[in-house]
Amino acid sequence: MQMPYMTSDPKEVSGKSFDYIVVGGGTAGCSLAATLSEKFSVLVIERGGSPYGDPLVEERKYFGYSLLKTDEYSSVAQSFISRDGVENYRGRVLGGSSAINGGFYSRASEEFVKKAGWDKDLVQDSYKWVESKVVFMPELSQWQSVVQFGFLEAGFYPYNGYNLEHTQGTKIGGSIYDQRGKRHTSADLLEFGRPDHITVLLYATVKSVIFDGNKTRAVGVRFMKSDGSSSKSYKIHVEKHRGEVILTAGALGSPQILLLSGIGPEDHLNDLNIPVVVNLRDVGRRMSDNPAISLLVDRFSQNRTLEPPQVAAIAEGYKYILESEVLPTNITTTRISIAAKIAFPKSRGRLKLNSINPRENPSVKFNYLGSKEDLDACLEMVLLLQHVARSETVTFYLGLQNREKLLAGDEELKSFCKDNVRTYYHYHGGCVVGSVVDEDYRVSGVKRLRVVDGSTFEESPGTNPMATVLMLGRYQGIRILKEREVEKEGDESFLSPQGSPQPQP
Ligand SMILES: Cc1cc2nc3c(=O)[nH]c(=O)nc-3n(C[C@H](O)[C@H](O)[C@H](O)COP(=O)(O)OP(=O)(O)OC[C@H]3O[C@@H](n4cnc5c(N)ncnc54)[C@H](O)[C@@H]3O)c2cc1C
Repeated sequence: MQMPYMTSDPKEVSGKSFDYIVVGGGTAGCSLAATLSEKFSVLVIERGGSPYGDPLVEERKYFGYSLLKTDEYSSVAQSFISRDGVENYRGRVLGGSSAINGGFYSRASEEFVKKAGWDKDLVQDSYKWVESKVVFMPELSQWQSVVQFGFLEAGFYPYNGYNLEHTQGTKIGGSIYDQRGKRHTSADLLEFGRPDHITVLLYATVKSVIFDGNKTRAVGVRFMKSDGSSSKSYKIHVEKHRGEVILTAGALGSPQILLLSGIGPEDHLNDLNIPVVVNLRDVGRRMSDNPAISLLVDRFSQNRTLEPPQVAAIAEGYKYILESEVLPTNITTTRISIAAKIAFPKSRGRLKLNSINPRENPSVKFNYLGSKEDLDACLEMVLLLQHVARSETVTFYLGLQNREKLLAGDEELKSFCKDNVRTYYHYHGGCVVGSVVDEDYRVSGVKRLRVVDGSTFEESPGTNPMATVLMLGRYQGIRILKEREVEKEGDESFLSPQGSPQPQP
């Protein structure tokens, strides 16, 4: 297997044109680029560097370290605090958030696939393609076995064993860490396309999309060096006849780039003096994140082996997902958390630009627990979490004799939820299908521009989203290849081999 050509020198790509420019070499971006490369030339532009050789990304023994120390413009994890006051992260490296996440892999339910209107068989094939390359059966650690029994004791039945499907009960999920503890990010998928058709430009931050003179068609992108060492702007174009720009910059990055390009609500663009290309009200709207509660179940900081989640409990009706991790609190200490998220929250928020600097985080508010349904769901979720934390298996293993008082009354639970709400990092939306992009993931009102990533989800797939985002890159890539086949056949049936028109039926 061969990795594609990678460079951080803009001069190496300037003046060239590509069939596809994929903006953001993240979870969806790499599987999409690998797929398109089977037939076409692809440039991936990624604001971060390579994940290869970085122990914080690659080694399970350092799981969570990349979130401990972040900086504004260069760390592989970029932190942000939503306007709700909740701390959150986004990947800034080839592989995107699959390079900093928990690596837990679980497919979406059949209902979710049906609701999305996707072709069931192609979804299955796309999941399998991803799984054959970067998904592994984890070897359960001692703690994960304990918490698995805790879930069962708390009533999360049936036991489904190792299972990639999203089914009610307790299961062991897939992992992008292999048995030797090495993480396989989405960047590994680039090897499985045609690496000789892919160029990866690293440390390049896209500022905006370039349009043709009539502002009806995307023709390329403007970017700058990510280190901010110069304000010089570079341009790169897509192939003239059929080339496309595809944004895969994630739930914060893709709406941000559309807004910076003049596609978004007119009033917001006017506030920042950005010339309006398409007045598209929903860009940055319908942002959502799954409210989560995390209980630290060991009494004191310890120095355990770090553990990403391997086991999940999925509540009746798919309402909540529970998982557990051993997290670093600093370089030498750990805590064990058992956490749960509301799978389908009702509250929605909004993303806006803070400035016209593409290196800066946009501002986002998710309105966690803003709706009554979400707050009520949180009360039930905390009760479930307490059952697990107080199960015989968990308390015995952790040597907890003096059980703490149960939180029970509605008021007590409500304030606990409000004070302790946090994230599972599964935020999504901002370029939702049916409002910003159509069913083919094309941006409304302009040609040759698509968005394919977590920003297109109105709802996260209930379970952990990475599997479905990886699948989506492959799925949409295959659909685009098929579209191009049909276009080509159309051209050929109209033109004879010499290029003269064929008689029409
Ligand atoms: C800490 C954490 C833990 C998580 N744990 C899990 C888990 O265990 N299981 C699970 O299923 N999900 C998990 N998730 C969620 C999951 O990882 C994300 O939902 C998913 O990876 C998002 O994929 P994406 O393609 O939409 O965006 P990303 O993977 O974030 O990709 C976006 C890419 O675009 C690049 N980019 C952004 N802006 C620009 C720009 N202007 N120019 C150039 N490049 C740009 C970024 O650097 C990034 O590489 C976790 C997420 C986080 C943050």
